Amino acid sequence: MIRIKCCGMTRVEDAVRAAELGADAIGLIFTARSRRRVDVDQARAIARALPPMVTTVALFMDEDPAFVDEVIAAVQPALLQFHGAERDDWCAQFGRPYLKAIAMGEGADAVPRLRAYPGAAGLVLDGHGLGEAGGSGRAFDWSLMPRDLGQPLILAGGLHPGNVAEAIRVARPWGVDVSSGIESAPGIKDPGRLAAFIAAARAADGHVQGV
Ligand SMILES: O=C(O)c1ccccc1NCC(=O)[C@H](O)[C@H](O)COP(=O)(O)O
Repeated sequence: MIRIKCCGMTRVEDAVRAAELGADAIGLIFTARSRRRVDVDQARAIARALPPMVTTVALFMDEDPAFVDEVIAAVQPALLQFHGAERDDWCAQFGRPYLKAIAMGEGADAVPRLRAYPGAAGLVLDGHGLGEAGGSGRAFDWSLMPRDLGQPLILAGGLHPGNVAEAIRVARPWGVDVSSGIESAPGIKDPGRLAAFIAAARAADGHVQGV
């Protein structure tokens, strides 16, 4: 079954709605490079409001380890996500499962970087360029999604209710990650787009699985 992560949550009500609609994971962004940044208090309020069995993901980009530790202590995220130039051993230092985002904006040239994170619980393949922030709304060539990497691959970048079905059909990802495609403004999730995205992803997954 496809896993759905809704990223860039800044409001308790949006995160709870996403969980009720069937999102598997909620992303909370801590980098100053994001227009969807939350502070520790906001993040803790969102994480505590979520029902059980919905994963809280804390997202960082080239951050000081002390700050990552501070967020872990306060928010208790089940998963970390690193979106910058962090290396695999650096990501592993926190003793928590982590996702590593890979910038796919350079197309096929980006593919070798997918093999540099054997310690990651999964990889987020995102549409932006190397060194750029996520949440760009940019898609990449979904046919570049490898099938034989041996790690869960999460498709991100430019997904929205109108293209997520085709993305799942072409890329066959383990999960999908969406941010701007379900928003009315940065960090503000639109209830209609959120519901439409989750319904479209679930329906497409059913077709791919043949159920
Ligand atoms: O979303 C951000 O503002 C952001 C900023 C800096 C680093 C990462 C960021 N988002 C990471 C995500 O997981 C997004 O969901 C992913 O980039 C997809 O975004 P979108 O293309 O808007 O769906």
